[in-house]
Amino acid sequence: MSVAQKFRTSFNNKYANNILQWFPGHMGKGLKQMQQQLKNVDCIVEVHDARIPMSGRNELFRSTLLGVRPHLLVLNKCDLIEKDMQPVILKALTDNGVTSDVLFTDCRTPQGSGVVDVVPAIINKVTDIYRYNRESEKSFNLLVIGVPNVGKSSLINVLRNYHTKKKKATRVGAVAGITRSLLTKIHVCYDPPMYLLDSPGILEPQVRNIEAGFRLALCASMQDHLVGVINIADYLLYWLNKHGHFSYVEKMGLPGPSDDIIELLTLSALKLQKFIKYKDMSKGGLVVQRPNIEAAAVKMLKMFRQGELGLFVLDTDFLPSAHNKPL
Ligand SMILES: Nc1nc2c(ncn2[C@@H]2O[C@H](COP(=O)(O)OP(=O)(O)OP(=O)(O)O)[C@@H](O)[C@H]2O)c(=O)[nH]1
Repeated sequence: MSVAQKFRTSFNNKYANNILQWFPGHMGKGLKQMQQQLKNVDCIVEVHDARIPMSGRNELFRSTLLGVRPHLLVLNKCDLIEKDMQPVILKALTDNGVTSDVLFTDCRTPQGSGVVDVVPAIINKVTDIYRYNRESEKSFNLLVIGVPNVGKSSLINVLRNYHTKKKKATRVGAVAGITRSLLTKIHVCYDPPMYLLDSPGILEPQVRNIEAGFRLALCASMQDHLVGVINIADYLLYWLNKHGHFSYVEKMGLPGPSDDIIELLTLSALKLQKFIKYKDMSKGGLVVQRPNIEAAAVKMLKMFRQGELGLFVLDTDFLPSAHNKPL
């Protein structure tokens, strides 16, 4: 396929400024609860989405929670990125002075990749440290933090299942914001005794840049209706075109690449035979139909989120230039 076509080189969207201020009340309350729990915590396990190793990581955590206790960064959903990107991400995080304590996990399956390494990595971090007021305690408490929908509850459930053979302890959902408050301790390992505290996903009150905000939305860390499925699909289209990934053309049943989201979704809706009926008052209330572009946008986002459009790290700007391939 020819890629000589001209595509946008920057992303502008009229809703861009609305996207960045989602901070429901339960998030502020959750952060306070976490700070109060810190004295009982031996290690902080920060879960984030491997597709966005930098975007959306909550700076508030750094100033309020991290630094006080040992910290492990778990980049979950690694099944949605190419395996050979893991060392590249790790090097970029290390070189940028973010952290070198990183594990990649896939929590979709009961014994998904990387899950078995989590407890040994934590033991390694907590056994030789001074535990402040917890020196006499035999058990370890771990606080799991992260932005919404990155798989915190899923990680707790697979760890618990793997190390204690007990079933699900905490709710999992495809929509951001399932966990609402700090839950009671969940036993995830017998030897040594280890407990995890689940926490609500917490976004920064103001995401620092538009692209980071849209990447969070694309990875479903914000609820779709707050940003709008067409706006999120528009960002996805911009990103795919910019990086020369055109699998969407065939998957969406299009004649060729496009940089116009409305045109793309209209063609796709026609192909899918998805229509919305409505009364047209300019035609005396006649019932007419139009292509259901929202349904086409939902389909496009679903394909991306399931890895059907390809396995991508969205934070290309953070990776070394060899992995950042704009046209
Ligand atoms: N592909 C993939 N999906 C995952 C993985 N882990 C979790 N998920 C899915 O991601 C969605 C969110 O998972 P949760 O465990 O509820 O995420 P959370 O961070 O606890 O979410 P909040 O409670 O909203 O903060 C669910 O649809 C999970 O099935 C993974 O490793 N790979």
